[in-house]
Amino acid sequence: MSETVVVVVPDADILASTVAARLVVKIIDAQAVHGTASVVLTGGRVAAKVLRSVRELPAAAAIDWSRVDLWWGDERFLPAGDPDRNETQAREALLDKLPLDPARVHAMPASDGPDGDDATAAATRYAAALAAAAVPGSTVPRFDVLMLGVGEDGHVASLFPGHPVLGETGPTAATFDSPKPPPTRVTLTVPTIQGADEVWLIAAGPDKATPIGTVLSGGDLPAAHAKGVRKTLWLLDEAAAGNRP
Ligand SMILES: O=C1O[C@H](COP(=O)(O)O)[C@@H](O)[C@H](O)[C@H]1O
Repeated sequence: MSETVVVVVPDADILASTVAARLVVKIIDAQAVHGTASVVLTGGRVAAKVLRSVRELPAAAAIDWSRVDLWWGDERFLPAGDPDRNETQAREALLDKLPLDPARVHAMPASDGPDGDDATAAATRYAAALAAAAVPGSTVPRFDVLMLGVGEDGHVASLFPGHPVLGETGPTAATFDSPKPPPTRVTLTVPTIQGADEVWLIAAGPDKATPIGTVLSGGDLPAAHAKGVRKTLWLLDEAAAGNRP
């Protein structure tokens, strides 16, 4: 039985530090159970703050970083190292400071990567990487926690309201004509997100209050489809939670 929990904290800084603390404990617990931990990272402003906060937590020393698999929920389809890539932001915020196993850092392809500027081929390549790590009976790996930011329009990953990518049923998809720049992206799909053990929706600031209020009142925005198998956790600051029922 899946549960939904809404946690509200005073502001964005406290949100980042509490999400970081949860993430560290989640990884430690997953490694205790499975030997490894599998985390899906998100992009956006609050995500970078969370990753920077992980660096400051003494408890992070209890993680064996060489046994953490990192995946991404979506990527802005730009050249490698572009500052707007979610991967670049995560590397600068945290990953470059950790003793990770490079083979376990599963960044989405860049637009100057093996598929060039073919975003559909890049999405297919990422689906193949997911399949290579898949648990039996699935096309994707076990995800202990899948983190998502929430856009002002209620988007999660690169799944935008009213966009055809929302209906994709494969594990990944290319998003074209994104209403938020850049226009071309690669994303996990709704069914893949819904396969994660826990989904955490993380948002801070008053610009997020309207979409979050809509979803928590039963409205149909992309964020409403982001649900974990065991748990869906909304992690909000007071400003983002301002319109919740
Ligand atoms: O473009 C994106 O935006 C969302 C939300 O970003 P934020 O800065 O408003 O928190 C993010 O979750 C997504 O991964 C990213 O590609």
